Formats: sequence, C-alpha cells, structure tokens
Amino acid sequence: MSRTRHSDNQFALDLGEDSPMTGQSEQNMAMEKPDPLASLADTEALLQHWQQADWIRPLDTGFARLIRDLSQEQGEKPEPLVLLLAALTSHQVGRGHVCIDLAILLNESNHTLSLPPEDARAVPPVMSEEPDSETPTPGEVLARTTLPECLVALNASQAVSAGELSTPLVLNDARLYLRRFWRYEQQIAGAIETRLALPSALADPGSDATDTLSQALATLFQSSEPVDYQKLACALAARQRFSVITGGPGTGKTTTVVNLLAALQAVAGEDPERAGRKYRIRLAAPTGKAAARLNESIGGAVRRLPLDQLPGQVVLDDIPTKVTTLHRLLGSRPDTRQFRNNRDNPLLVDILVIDEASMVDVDLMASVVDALPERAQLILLGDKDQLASVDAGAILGELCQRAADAHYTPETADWLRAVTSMAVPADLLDDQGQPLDQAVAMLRKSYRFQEESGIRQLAEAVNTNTLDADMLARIRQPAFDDVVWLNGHTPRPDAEATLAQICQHAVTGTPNAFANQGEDRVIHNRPLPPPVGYRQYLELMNNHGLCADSPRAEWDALAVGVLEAFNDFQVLCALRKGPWGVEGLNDRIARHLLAEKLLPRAEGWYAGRPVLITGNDYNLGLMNGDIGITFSVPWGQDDNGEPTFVLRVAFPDSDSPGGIRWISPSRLQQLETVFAMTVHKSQGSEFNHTCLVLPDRLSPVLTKELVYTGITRAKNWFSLITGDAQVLGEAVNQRVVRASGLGIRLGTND
Ligand SMILES: Nc1ncnc2c1ncn2[C@@H]1O[C@H](COP(=O)(O)OP(=O)(O)OP(=O)(O)O)[C@@H](O)[C@H]1O
Repeated sequence: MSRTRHSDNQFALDLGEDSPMTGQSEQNMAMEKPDPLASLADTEALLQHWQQADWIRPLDTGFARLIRDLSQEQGEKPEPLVLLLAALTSHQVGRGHVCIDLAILLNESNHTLSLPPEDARAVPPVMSEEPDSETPTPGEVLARTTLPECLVALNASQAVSAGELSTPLVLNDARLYLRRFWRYEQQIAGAIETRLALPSALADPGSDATDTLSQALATLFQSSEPVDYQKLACALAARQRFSVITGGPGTGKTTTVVNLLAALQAVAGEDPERAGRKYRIRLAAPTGKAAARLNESIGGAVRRLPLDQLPGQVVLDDIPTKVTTLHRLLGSRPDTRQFRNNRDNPLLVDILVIDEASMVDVDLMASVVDALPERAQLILLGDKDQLASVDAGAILGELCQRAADAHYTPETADWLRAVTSMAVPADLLDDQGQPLDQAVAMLRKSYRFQEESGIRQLAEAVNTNTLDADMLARIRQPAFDDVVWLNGHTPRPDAEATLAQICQHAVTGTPNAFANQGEDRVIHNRPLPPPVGYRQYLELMNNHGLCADSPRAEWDALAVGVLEAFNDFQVLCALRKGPWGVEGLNDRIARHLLAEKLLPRAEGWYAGRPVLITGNDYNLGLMNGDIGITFSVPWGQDDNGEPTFVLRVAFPDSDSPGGIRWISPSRLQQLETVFAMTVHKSQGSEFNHTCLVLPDRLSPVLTKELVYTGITRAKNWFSLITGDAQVLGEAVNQRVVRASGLGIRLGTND
C-alpha cells in the first residue's frame, strides 16, 4: 500500500481523523514541506542520512532494508511508512526498549526516540532537488502521519503479523516489536503466568505444610512491629512458584531471602513432590560484582539462622551460600548466545533466586525461564526504583509497577493473617488485585540507614519526587553528616574550576567538606573512619614494603587490601562522553593523580591503574563489571639474576574467596579505566564513599532513576558535584519509561 493511496483512500481518511496525539498545526506545518516518505527511494535516503549523522545505527537501516527485500520477495510494494517504523523500532531496541508503543511515539516523537541526539551533528540535506532544505527529524516525519495510518500500513504488510506467523515485525495492539524481542516477552510472561497458576501445597491455610510454614516464620521473624514486611514477603514468596521481593538499599532483601529459604526447606518434607528430600536451591546474580556482593552478605545471614529451632530438621548445608553469575549458571559458551542449559537440558534446580534482578534484560531472562524446569520456583530480588538493565527491558520495574500499593486480595490477606498472624494494612488491599500482585512484596523499612541518614532521606526525596528547596538547602549546608553537595552554593560554576574540584576531591575525598569534618560518626556502635578518595588505595599500594622475594601469599594479601581500599571511593558519572563523562574524567583524574605523584604515569598501562571489565571473557573467567587493579610484581629474573618486574592486573578470584588472580594486561580484551564509572555500570555495586558528578546541562539520560541509583551506591558517604546546580532538579523530573508489554499482559500496568 503506498502512502499516496492512504490519503486518497476513504477508509484511511475515515480512520485518520486528526490524531489526538498530533497537533493539527504541527501537522499542517509538516505538510507544507515535501513528503520525505513520498517514495521508497526518498525514505531510504532519509534513513541513510540519519545513519550518516549517527542518529540511527547501520543495524537500524539494515533492518529496514531487510523488510524492504522481504516485501519485494513476497511480490509486495514496500511501504515507506513500514520501513520507517521498522528502523525506528530497531533504534529503540538499541536504547533499551522492548518495543515501540506507536501511540506514545506519535505523541512525543523526539522525546521518545531521543532524536536528534544531544550531540547531533548536522545532517546533510536529504532532498537533492532542494539543496537548502534541512533533513527532517523523525518527529517532523511522524507528524505527517496518524496512529490509524500506521496501523493500516503495518497490518497490510507481509512483514508484520500479530505473532502467529514468523514475520520479522510483530504488532500487538499498538506495540510494534522486532520478532526476537516479542518472543522474549512472550516467554517471560508465559513462564510467570504458568507458575502463578500452579496449585500450591501451601495454598490451604489449614494444611500441615502451611502450619509448618507458619511455625518456621514465627521462629525466623520475631519483630515486635505491628506489620513486619519481611515476614509478609517471606510468606507470599513461599506460597507460589513465582515471586518478587523489592526494596530499597538495606531493607533486608538478603535477610528475607535467607529466612525464606530456611522456611522453604522446613516445609520441603511435606511437599508430596519432594518425597521428603530438601529442595535444590541456586542463587545467582547478573554480574560478577553483584554475585560477589551477595556472596559476602549471605554467608553471615545463613550462619545466624536459628536452624535448631526450626521445624523440618533443616541443616546448614540445606541453605546455599555460593552465588554464581547467571551466565555461569546457564553455562555460557564462547562465541554463541546459546547456553548449555536450556529447554532440552534444563537446570537441576527446584528454587532459583536471582538478586539484582533490575539488571537482567529480556534476552537473559528469557534464557533463564527457558532453562528452568516448569515446576521450579523463581524468586526475583531487587530494587524496583533503580535504573533498568543496560540492554532491552525493564522487567523488575514492570513487575513492580503496583508494588507500593500492593493490591492484595481479601483472600491473600486472609491467608497471610492465618500464616503470619498479621493483618495486612487496609490501604494495601484491593479486591480487584491481579494474580501477579499476590506474588509481589515490597520491603519498606531500611535497617542499614538510620532514620536521620542523609543518604536515606535524599534517596527517598528523589524517589518520591519530593526533592524540595529545604532538602537542597540541607545538602548544601551540609546539615546531614553523610551527604554534601560540594559546589551547591554556586548555581553556575565555572566548568574548568569544577572539573579541577572533582579531581582534587578524587584524591582526598574532601573529608572536611562534610559536617564535623567527617569525624565522630558511629555506625552500629562502631566508629566510622572519615571519607577517603583514591589516595588511600594508591598509598597502600606504593608503600607496601614487599620485595621480589616476598612470597606470593603476601602479594595476594596486598592485592586484597588494595582492592578493598579502592572500593572505599568511586566517582560516578551520568555520561560517557565529554568532559563530564567517564572518558573525560578518567583521563583528567589520572593526570591529576600523576601530578600528585601518586601514579607513575597516566596513559596506557601503569601500576595503580584500576580497570573495569566491560564484556564477559569466558576464557579468562572474567565477567562484565569485574574490577581489577594493576600492580608491578616480581616475575622471574633477568640475565644478571636480578629480579624483573612486570605489570599484572589483580582481580578477586570469584572461585576462592580472598584469593587473587593475576592476569597479564595483554590478555585483557574489553576494559576501561575506572577512576570514573557510569552510574549504569555501578549497579550491583556499593562503595563506602560515592561521588556523583552531574554535567552542566540536562540530557535525556539524566533521570530520576539515574540519580537515585547513584545516591544509593553510597554506603556511608555521598558527595555531589554539579556542572550546573539546576541540573539536579531537572534530572529528577525526568523518568525512564521503557516501552514493553509485560505489565499489560500480566494485568498490572497502572
Ligand atoms: N529485620 C531486621 N532487623 C534488624 N536488622 C536487620 C533486619 N533485616 C536486615 N537487617 C540488617 O540490615 C542490614 C541490611 O540487610 P540486608 O543486607 O538483608 O539488606 P539488603 O536489602 O539485601 O541490602 P542491599 O541494599 O545491600 O541489597 C544488615 O546488616 C542486616 O543484618
């Protein structure tokens, strides 16, 4: 169907009354210019121009060409509008969306697509016969069309189906997907629905199994509070084969899940399917860093379990403490996206717990549910308010859209009362609650941060859109003892001076900028040392006192100490490029540390260089997100018998806690220096002192989720430096909204 035919066609006109999404005047203005979709050649030229200007990727134009070829093979005249939408859908997948919601796209084209990009290069004129005309933006092109026109064109194309045919594009309602991503979403939604529908041995509050669960919960949770949300979460998650436990930092997700696993093992003996055997449980996280962090915290929590008081004869070995990465769990293979474990070779597991689930994209989650036996229980843990995964999807956020209000049905509330002896607060009840709502629990009290903690209050203000003038004044002053906005008194600071301030802060951590010079803080009855910068780990490294003859164990111990000290401070940036991004700041901070004589050099490889692995390397056993530090270590002798030193990067050995792996820099493939890290990459990590750098102007990546994630990476100290004071307030007013159909399918899309 050609575009001209659309406007001549009465049917199209009937449907195509002025779309509520597109203003008439905007449309009229666009109509005055030549139609860039008038012909296939014009459309292809337009896409080519956008690609040349780096607005869209070669992959996106390549996908549009594939749709064109496919249409032609089917004897169909390729429809320019379909090609355009195909390229834009592919572009959006590259930006983390699972699909395009056409209604939203037409309503806010430029914002939805983030086009033109912030750093847009000039695009050469597209219409050769009109040398002066500017290439239209996607927004201008889309302003000429309407939702009904798009739907008519897509429905008429052989490249599009509702999913029943193996077409490259799938249209569900007004959501347009690349087939692969539609399939992922279907797989995930199907796996959740199936598990929610499975009958549970614990559904009947009068059963022996439920009685045992109730006894176990009474032993594990002894809070005197009227509502213990950890206990509620534990009960809900025990009842079904799918559940989500979400909560902010330190709300007790790990504690709750350890109690949950103990409670489940206590009832295992009464599960007819288990015939008295305990459950096989696996714990996993999306990155090595996140797995290591859970590894650290889970061991202690398991050891504190009152196992001897639990029913069901649960022993320590029944509760796993080893956390693996999802890639390792599924058995990743070099050079292929296929995992060793899949539908045909499922995991030997009864219960799988995934921590930091906000970082899991739809591709990986689809592989997880593919490899999970149908009756296996899946438990997702994470903070719903954090940034979504780097790749497509926002699974945890989607599943938890209604978590704050819970929407528990009266039936769920009755069951909870019977099992936990607690009444669900009335404002969390809803007799229209959906099945998914009954499987989602939100932890609401932070045990790590005290009530007066600035980090807690600032994160909450950002998260709940209550970052007001009073809070800004308090972090400027600073009124809190753990938070400081270092240049908050300067609305439009000089860029060079601010960048120099960041470098200086990165050296020392500027303890005297915090209230009481960062001294005299006591956390959980222990005095807290003042905040530090990178000088701490570099001094430890430079003054180690080891010699060429020192045993390997001493070098390992030094590396463990230096890696720990490095974790005490981290600069986080919103952006990658430019002076305010990781690339600019890594370079600048390294040169500053060189000038301070803390580094021997600031380019290439040098002792002291901290590196972040940016892609999984299965041969070396290094995972995306792993951090190593470069050392000069003794390695053999020269011809005169003198010891020689070489550079080796020390990584924590994920297979042996406290161990170190020394890897030659030349073997490392994908990495970057990590004096500065993007907030995206910092997910799943926590640092004693975190400094968040916001740039001098707003950009689409600066969102509430980003600022919240940045603040909540700080365990004890948080500092903020802004290129422009306004940017903080503007950033928290922007939200990450990722197009997806998961919540819609599961009936929890509010
Ligand atoms: N019910 C509780 N009563 C007292 N202390 C608790 C309780 N729950 C958790 N804690 C303590 O609070 C701290 C944080 O708990 P935990 O590590 O379980 O939280 P988390 O939500 O997993 O944290 P993170 O944000 O690191 O993922 C721990 O020191 C833990 O012992």
